[in-house]
Amino acid sequence: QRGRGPGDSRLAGDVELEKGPLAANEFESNALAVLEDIAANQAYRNVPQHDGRLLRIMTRSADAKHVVELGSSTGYSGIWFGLALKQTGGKLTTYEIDKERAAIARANFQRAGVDDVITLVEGDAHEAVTKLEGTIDIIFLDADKEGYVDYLNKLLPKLRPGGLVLAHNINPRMADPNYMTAITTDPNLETVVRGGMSITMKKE
Ligand SMILES: C[S@@+](CC[C@H](N)C(=O)[O-])C[C@H]1O[C@@H](n2cnc3c(N)ncnc32)[C@H](O)[C@@H]1O
Repeated sequence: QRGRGPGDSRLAGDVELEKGPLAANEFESNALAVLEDIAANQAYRNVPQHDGRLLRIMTRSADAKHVVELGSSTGYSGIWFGLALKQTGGKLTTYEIDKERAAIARANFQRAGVDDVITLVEGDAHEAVTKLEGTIDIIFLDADKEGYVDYLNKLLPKLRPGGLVLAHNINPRMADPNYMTAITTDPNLETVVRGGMSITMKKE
């Protein structure tokens, strides 16, 4: 029963079974230390560690070549994507409207050693994403919650078949009902919600 109950969307009991990430080499050890430092000293609405690890797992196992993130903040989730993309040979395009956080994120990508696979675009992502070219493997929505539908409409046509749209803060208090309708009523989308994150696959 630990950590579980009606309305508990965090699946805390499952998270309790996890152990911390293990570094397989010096590069990973350095990146994990940067992630810890961000969580301790530069936190701004970053995803919890277990979500960051899940993003990495999905990116690597999908062999993703292009991930698009809305909302870089201080670069925490971006580094988790970066760890996977270093191995897939892919890249991350991440968007941040706040100048200060964008600068912190860029510095963090550099000290984690993943800056070569990440492009941070500063400004309003609603406008900027329309300029994106090429196919996307994974979209991660973690910026303005009321903007999720607009991001979905603009980016879904660029998502490859089998690609994923992941959205953060999907819980009864924060989820935009219009976004929930969009991802649960389209027969070409398969969606589950787990631990506050929606996972949507584009079928064709
Ligand atoms: C929840 S935080 C992102 C956390 C980040 N994904 C992480 O886990 O490290 C949301 C970020 O989205 C940014 N944001 C909000 N509206 C935006 C917009 N229209 N365009 C770009 N960024 C935006 C905010 O400034 C904020 O830093």
